[in-house]
Amino acid sequence: MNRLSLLPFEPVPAPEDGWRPEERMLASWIRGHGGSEALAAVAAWLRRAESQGDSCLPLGTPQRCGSPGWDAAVIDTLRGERLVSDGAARAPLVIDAAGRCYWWRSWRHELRIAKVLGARLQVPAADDTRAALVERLFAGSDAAHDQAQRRAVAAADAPLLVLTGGPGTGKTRTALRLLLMRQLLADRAGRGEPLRIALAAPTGKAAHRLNESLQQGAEQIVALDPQLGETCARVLAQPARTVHRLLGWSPSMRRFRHGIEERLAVDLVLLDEVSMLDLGTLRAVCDALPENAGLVLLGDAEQLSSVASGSVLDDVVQALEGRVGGPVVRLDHGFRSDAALMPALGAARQGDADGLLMLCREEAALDFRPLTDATGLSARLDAWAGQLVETIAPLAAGRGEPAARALLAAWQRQQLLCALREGRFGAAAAAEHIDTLIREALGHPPESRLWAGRSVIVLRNDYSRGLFNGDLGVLLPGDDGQLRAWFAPAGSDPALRAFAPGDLPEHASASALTVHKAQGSEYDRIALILPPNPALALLDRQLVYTALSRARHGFELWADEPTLRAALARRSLRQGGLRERLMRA
Ligand SMILES: Nc1ncnc2c1ncn2[C@@H]1O[C@H](COP(=O)(O)OP(=O)(O)OP(=O)(O)O)[C@@H](O)[C@H]1O
Repeated sequence: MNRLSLLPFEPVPAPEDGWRPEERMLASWIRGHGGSEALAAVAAWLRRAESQGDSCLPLGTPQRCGSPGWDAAVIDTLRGERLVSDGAARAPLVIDAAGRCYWWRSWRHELRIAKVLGARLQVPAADDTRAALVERLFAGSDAAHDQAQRRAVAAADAPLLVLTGGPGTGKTRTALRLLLMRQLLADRAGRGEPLRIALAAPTGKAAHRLNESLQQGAEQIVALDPQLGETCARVLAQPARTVHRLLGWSPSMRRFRHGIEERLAVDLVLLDEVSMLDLGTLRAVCDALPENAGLVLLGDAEQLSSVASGSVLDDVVQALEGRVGGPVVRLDHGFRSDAALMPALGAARQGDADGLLMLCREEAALDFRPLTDATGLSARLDAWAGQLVETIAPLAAGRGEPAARALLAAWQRQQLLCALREGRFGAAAAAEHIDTLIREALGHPPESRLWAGRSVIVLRNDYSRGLFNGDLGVLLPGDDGQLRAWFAPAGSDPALRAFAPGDLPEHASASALTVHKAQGSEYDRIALILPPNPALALLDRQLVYTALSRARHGFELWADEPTLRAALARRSLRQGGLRERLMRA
């Protein structure tokens, strides 16, 4: 951006909290390049909308970011400006026929994704051999509830498949069978060589979990049908990676090595946890995907969308679910024996506050704990920390790997989640509160950050050490008495990984996490804090659903009833045109 041409910018009306520096800078740039004051205001609002996850700004009506909505005549005048196009020619801003304003890049992301996915909508015809293979792959399956899974596997060689479902509905189990089916179909067609399959997920932690689940699933299926051993080894030859790794992200050049010019050498890409993927990254996958390669998307479309812009899985599912012979398969039966939270997940998904509150009264696994102010929060945090001390204290005196393993497991038993990171009800303050109490109880000096028993979360990928954003670890001395940070095993080595605390990439306390940060992890029991403010737009049903979906056995809601009702009534839809473009595909 050319800083020399920045001009002062004071559009009216401004948001209540005033323009942020980056919004002001974009607006000034527009002014400096000959754009009108009105266009500068649109650019500033578009930046604000993007920071809330939208990929565009609909101009005709007021938006949740606070933008006012402009008259049709004003929008027409904006269309005529030199910095604006209708998308046919390159320009900094695009206003499409529906009056949505985009930055050129986001516009191209949507177009490209819609084109690549839209070209993959044919579904293969059923035949008897397929049916026999499906039967073989589903030996030992719970036949009363696996119809949707079978349907997905029968269509394994479709150019596009989208598997969506809540926790424990069998997405990974089905994905393994889908890979096997695809390989068996290729063998039947006389391919001879193994398929080149790339497995990836948005975060290192999610990739690690995918590997573990697929390996476990392979062991189970081979135990029943040993002849599948070789096929399993072939389809799982390459372990799952982060999407960035798969595409060859270069941090120094800030671009991917693979793209339209240098596509991936693969026959199939399977992406897990796609709800966490942002628009730009899915576009990068679409660019790098060879024309004849298949694409399988797995995830829970009801979960919170990526922290960056776009809600790609939700858009794809909403646009293509229900299309006859379409690529979306929804799995809705919870298979885990501890599926006690499934009805609550259903209530959260549908925004049914009465239903959820009733379940909280009736189900032992669910609890509603009224939370109306900071004093109430403090008391709750004291009690929560007290429970943690009981579990952690006996383990924090240990040393070496077995003790660290037990400590890691102990921290998985209960996890506090917060809607916000900052503020009195945010994760940072709650973690500080809890850590202070545990530290005191364990007899560590105040202010110490390096104490045995502490749980930490990694905030930045460190490829050289194999530590990734979201990885959870604990601090405990090794056999030599030196404090170490211990993390779950990676790859085929079953040992925990130990690092000197000073070698860790950026990290923070994990005693309380935001719901976003907890995505991809599961805990026995979860408590979710909703700040008592029904007007807070960030509190929505996807947030409550996502927090609930991270709990295996128990869930506590710390909230006041009006806030919970308001949150469940809100289904935040991110603004974008991908859904509509896919519906037309
Ligand atoms: N058809 C089936 N028959 C028997 N058990 C099944 C079936 N489908 C899934 N399961 C079992 O349910 C459990 C959850 O399956 P899986 O891990 O594949 O679900 P998931 O949707 O990937 O879960 P998450 O999103 O939590 O990772 C596993 O123990 C799996 O073996």
